[in-house]
Amino acid sequence: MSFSDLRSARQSKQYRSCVKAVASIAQAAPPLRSANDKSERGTPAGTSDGCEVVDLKGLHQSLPSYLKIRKTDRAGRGVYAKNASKTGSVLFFRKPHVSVLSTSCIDTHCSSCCEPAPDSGLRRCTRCRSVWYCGIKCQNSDWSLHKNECIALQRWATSAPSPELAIPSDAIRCLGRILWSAQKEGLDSLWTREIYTMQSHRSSLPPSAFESHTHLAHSIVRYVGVSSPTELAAFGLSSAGDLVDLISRFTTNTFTLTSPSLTPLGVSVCPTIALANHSCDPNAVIVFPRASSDPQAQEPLMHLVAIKDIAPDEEVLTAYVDTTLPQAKRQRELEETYNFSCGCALCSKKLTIDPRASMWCPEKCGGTCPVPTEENNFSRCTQCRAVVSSTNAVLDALRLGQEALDKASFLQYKDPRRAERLTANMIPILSSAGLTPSCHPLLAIYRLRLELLIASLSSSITQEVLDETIRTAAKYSAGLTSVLSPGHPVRGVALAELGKLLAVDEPSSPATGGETKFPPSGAARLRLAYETLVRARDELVVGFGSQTGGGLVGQEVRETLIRLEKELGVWTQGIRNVIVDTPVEKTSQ
Ligand SMILES: C[S@@+](CC[C@H](N)C(=O)[O-])C[C@H]1O[C@@H](n2cnc3c(N)ncnc32)[C@H](O)[C@@H]1O
Repeated sequence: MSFSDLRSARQSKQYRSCVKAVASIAQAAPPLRSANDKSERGTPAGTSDGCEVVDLKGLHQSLPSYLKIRKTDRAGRGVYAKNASKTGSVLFFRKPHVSVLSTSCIDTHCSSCCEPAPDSGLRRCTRCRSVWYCGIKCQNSDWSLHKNECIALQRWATSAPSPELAIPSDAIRCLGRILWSAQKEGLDSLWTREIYTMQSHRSSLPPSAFESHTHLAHSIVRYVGVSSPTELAAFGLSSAGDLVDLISRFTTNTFTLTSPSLTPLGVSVCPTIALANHSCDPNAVIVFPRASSDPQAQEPLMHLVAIKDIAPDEEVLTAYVDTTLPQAKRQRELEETYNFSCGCALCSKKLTIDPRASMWCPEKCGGTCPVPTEENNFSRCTQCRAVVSSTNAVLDALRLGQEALDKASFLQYKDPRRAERLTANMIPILSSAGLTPSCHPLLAIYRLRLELLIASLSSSITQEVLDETIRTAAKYSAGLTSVLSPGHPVRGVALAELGKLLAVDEPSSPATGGETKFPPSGAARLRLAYETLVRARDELVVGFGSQTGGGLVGQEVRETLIRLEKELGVWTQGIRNVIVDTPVEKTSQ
């Protein structure tokens, strides 16, 4: 397999948005209103098992009959299963109300279907010269919305202080599209009412968020060309406060739009799927598999997929934050962005050890210990009870690791070489401090290093760098296995990445390094690629849904497996031929 085959499955792109990406299966959701606030929500229609069944008043009509909405005091409305659902089943899919590309993807992807540029290239809107389409069909279907946006983009570019600021952020463009769509659909339409059922946190915004929301409100007013508060009425907003309310609904209910391999591409708003509440150990995920066989399918389609068996009456829960992070970091993000303190099974369980914050036993018995913290620096192996004596050194390594991660993430696209050096230097420091591959920040550094190495492989591919990339992918995948449940799409994509790297043609035949060498070479490498891709395929059909065959990545993995089967066959056949063709020499005894 050539390296370009690998690249096609993952477009590395910078993504910066006001909405936080959540290990790519992201939701940005919660309310600025208390969970008990009944305004702008369905009315409780009955009570069952401490949950109120919510009368949706005709809203969320697209919700399938096997799902229902209930409300609890703790978390407000949530999505519940009426029937049992099997692991890997697609619970629900729909086209989001609005999807918008991030500024860094705007000239590489179609602004209508959000697909990457076709081989023939993208065509640019000749008026605003800011958005691109994969063809005339997408351009025409987007025109009813883009016609307002086009004028707004031209106006924005004219007054931009520098060319880099000529296109407004994805948040501003997305909110613009919401306002124009509400006008187009009708201010009392189902579409608009669903937008306004999304939870708002306006009444409890902390001062920092209030400031950023107000700033965003000013930008939106400028973008849509409103010159007085009364003009907001055309969008169904009676005051500037209503606009802040809408911004709050947006920031707490917006999903990250991702590629089929989970690369963040922009933002999506889907009020029905936004009704799902959060768990750090979710039983469902939100993905964009892009594997519909229906040519009429209107991508991007958002899918809610069960990654565990779900029993009747069980709540369908997704993760709003990166669940590879340790509890304290998850809690901070949930409180800051979503306004609640998580009491999910993973957060309330008294774990003897969390693999996200673990180190190997100092006596190397094979057991693990919790990493020391500033609050509690006593740690011992959960298996042999050996005490960690190097706590200060571990604490220093953790601090340095976090600093290096922050700096390298910042430099990833500005100065990738420096970022690459930073990660290369940091990994041995964290490993020799004893951190396990699943421990934060080591796992995140493996991820970042892998992205940097894959990007560098596209310019020149040497055996040394390819092997180093494979080793990093293997460590990353091993770390994920300890923290994410089987079938989690992030695990599936990481395994697919590792398998595809192993299947890349080796640039040279390296000197053999003994039986234990990793990665192996030749046929052993191809066999390992095959086994890894079989595991990837099995995980992908869960994480992206069995109905979609594991999404586009699952389909690509299956195609690679077929090619590998042939290559391995040729290899085995070749060896057989060599054995048959080689005359056996008689050796004298
Ligand atoms: C996207 S909304 C989910 C739907 C929301 N419950 C509603 O009624 O519209 C996210 C908000 O739901 C609440 N929420 C979600 N998961 C929660 C949880 N595990 N515990 C407490 N509140 C939660 C929080 O208020 C959060 O800001």
